[in-house]
Amino acid sequence: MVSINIQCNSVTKRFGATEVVAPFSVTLAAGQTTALVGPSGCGKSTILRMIAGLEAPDDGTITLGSDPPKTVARRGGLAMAFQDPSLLPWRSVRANIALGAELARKPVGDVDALIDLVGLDGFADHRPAELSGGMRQRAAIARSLVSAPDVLLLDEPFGAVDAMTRRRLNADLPPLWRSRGATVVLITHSVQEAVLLSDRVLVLSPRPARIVADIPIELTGPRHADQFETRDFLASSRRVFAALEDT
Ligand SMILES: Nc1ncnc2c1ncn2[C@@H]1O[C@H](COP(=O)(O)OP(=O)(O)OP(=O)(O)O)[C@@H](O)[C@H]1O
Repeated sequence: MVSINIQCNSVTKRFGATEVVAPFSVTLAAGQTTALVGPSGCGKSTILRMIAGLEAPDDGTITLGSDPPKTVARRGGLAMAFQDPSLLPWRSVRANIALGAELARKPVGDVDALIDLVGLDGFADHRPAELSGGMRQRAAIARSLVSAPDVLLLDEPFGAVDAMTRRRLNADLPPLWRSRGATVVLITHSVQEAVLLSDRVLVLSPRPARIVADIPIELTGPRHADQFETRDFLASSRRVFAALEDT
């Protein structure tokens, strides 16, 4: 796999009379994890959907490496896990996860290892309707990882996951996507999670979204909940909170 960067050049988006994204320009470095935080409704998901090629900007361009998002998606280089996981109801958990690789036309690797990683062991043959919301979300996370994408887009992927599982996924998943060199964009409403998981946090203004703070996160030691009390972690969190309060 190759590490590719994400470039947004003066991207704008409006829905009818509502301006959702103001001219938005940023380059997200290859192999880095960037968190987008900002007030509800400010346009975070819209930005992510444009990076995914699911929504076209009104103006400006988005490139992943040197290609438009749709090209990268077509060659299987891009995967997403969204708030509302769309699993196929007639397929088992295992088959839904494998679909991530099938759609990307990549070899279906060790699906069972991913099922274990997201804590769904014992549920591989269940259908989505037999799972809780948090379990469906975890299946969607596994599906997004199975194709080993170059670009991984996560929109509140842990929102419905219980606190202990979320803590474990927060510890176990980033080493996996980092080791693969994936460029990750993560939306989260948790400042703690943004700081813990990311190399960089972008704080966005209320709609229309523009960047009000660009905060590099430099933590020493493993990214684990043990970090929550460290001085570096608290200093970074305070910077993010302060920027949010100013929006
Ligand atoms: N397809 C659409 N048609 C019309 N309006 C839309 C559409 N998608 C988003 N919007 C509007 O754009 C604005 C930004 O929505 P978006 O989902 O990007 O915000 P967000 O920052 O991700 O919000 P949240 O944090 O609450 O998930 C909202 O006012 C929303 O109503």
